[in-house]
Amino acid sequence: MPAALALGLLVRRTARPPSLPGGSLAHSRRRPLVVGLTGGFASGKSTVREIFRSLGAAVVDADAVARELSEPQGPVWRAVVAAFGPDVLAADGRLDRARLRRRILLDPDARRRLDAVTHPVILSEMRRRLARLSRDAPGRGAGRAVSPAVVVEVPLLFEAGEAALDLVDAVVTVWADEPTCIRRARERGLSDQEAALAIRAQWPLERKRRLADWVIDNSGSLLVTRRQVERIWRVLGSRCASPWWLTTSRSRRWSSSPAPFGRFSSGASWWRLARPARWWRRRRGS
Ligand SMILES: CC(C)(COP(=O)(O)OP(=O)(O)OC[C@H]1O[C@@H](n2cnc3c(N)ncnc32)[C@H](O)[C@@H]1O)[C@@H](O)C(=O)NCCC(=O)NCCS
Ligand SMILES: Nc1ncnc2c1ncn2[C@@H]1O[C@H](COP(=O)(O)OP(=O)(O)OP(=O)(O)O)[C@@H](O)[C@H]1O
Repeated sequence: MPAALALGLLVRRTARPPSLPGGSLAHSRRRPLVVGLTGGFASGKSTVREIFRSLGAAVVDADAVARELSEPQGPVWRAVVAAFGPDVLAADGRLDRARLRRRILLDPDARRRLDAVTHPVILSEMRRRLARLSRDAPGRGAGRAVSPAVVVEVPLLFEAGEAALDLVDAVVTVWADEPTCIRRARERGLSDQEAALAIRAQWPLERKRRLADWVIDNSGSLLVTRRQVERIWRVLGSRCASPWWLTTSRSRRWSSSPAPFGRFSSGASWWRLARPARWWRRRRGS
C-alpha cells in the first residue's frame, strides 16, 4: 500500500469527527446515520416511514412528537395557548386541532407564529430522542456494525431551516404529483380546497425534490414505492459497514449535485450522502 494512502487511512481512522451542530449527537463516533424523511402534504411520508420501519429502521416521527407535546399542559400546548389564547382550545381543554389547522392554512401570519413557537420545542425533543437512539444503538462498542440508520420523518424539514437540517445527515424527499396528493387527501376526508391550501402552506414539493439526496416517487403503486425504499435501505446498510463511515462525519464528506428525479443520486457512492455544513446553509438559502 503506498505510504500516502496508508497515512490517509490512519488519519481517517483516528481523527475525531468534528462535533455535529446537533451537539448531543456528537458523542458517538459510531452513531447511526440520521436520514431526514420529508415531502409534500399527503405525498406519502408516513407510508414510506412505515416501509423503512418494516425493513428494520429505527424511526422518529416529528408529527407524533408534536402531538405528544400538545397534550394539555405539555410544552407545545402551553406555547400555542400563550401565542393564540384560549380560542384554540376545545371544551375539554385539548387543542382544537381542526380549528387551528384551518386558521394557519388561511392566515400565513398565524402559521409563521405557530411555527415560531412550536418548532424549537419539537426540534429540541427530537434532538433528545435521536441522542438516546444513538446511545442505545445495537452493537455499539462491540466492534460490530450499528443499525444502519434512524429515519426521522419531519414534514417541514426544509421549512424549519438549519435547526432541523442540522439533525440529519441526508434527506429523502417523498414525491407524488399534486392531483394524486389531493386525491389521497380527499380519501382521508379532506376537501379538495383544504388539501390545496395545505399544499400551498409548505415549500413547493418541486423545491424539496431538487434539494434531496434521494427522491422516492410515490405516485405509483405501493409495491413500486417499496422497491425504491429497499434500494435506499441497502445502500444505507452497505454504507454503515464501511470503516469510512465509522470515522467520518458529515462535515468531512464532499458534496455532489442534487438528486436527479426519481432515482438514486448516490448509487454505489454512498459517501456522497452527506454534505458539509456550508452546503446545508446554501441549501437553506436557495
Ligand atoms: C396545525 C395542527 C394542529 C394540525 O393538526 P392535524 O391533526 O390536523 O394535522 P397533523 O398534525 O397530523 O399534520 C398533518 C400535516 O399537516 C402539515 N402541517 C402541519 N403543521 C403545519 C404547518 N405549521 N405548516 C404547514 N403544514 C403543516 C404537515 O404536512 C403534516 O404532516 C398540527 O399540525 C400542529 O400542531 N402543527 C404545528 C407543529 C408542527 O409544525 N408539526 C410539524 C412538525 S415538522
Ligand atoms: N403508493 C400509494 N398508493 C395508494 N395510496 C397511498 C400510497 N401512498 C400513500 N397512500 C395513501 O395516501 C394517504 C396519504 O399518505 P401518507 O399519510 O403516507 O402521507 P403523508 O405525506 O404522511 O401525509 P401528511 O402530509 O398528512 O402527513 C394515506 O391514506 C395513504 O394510505
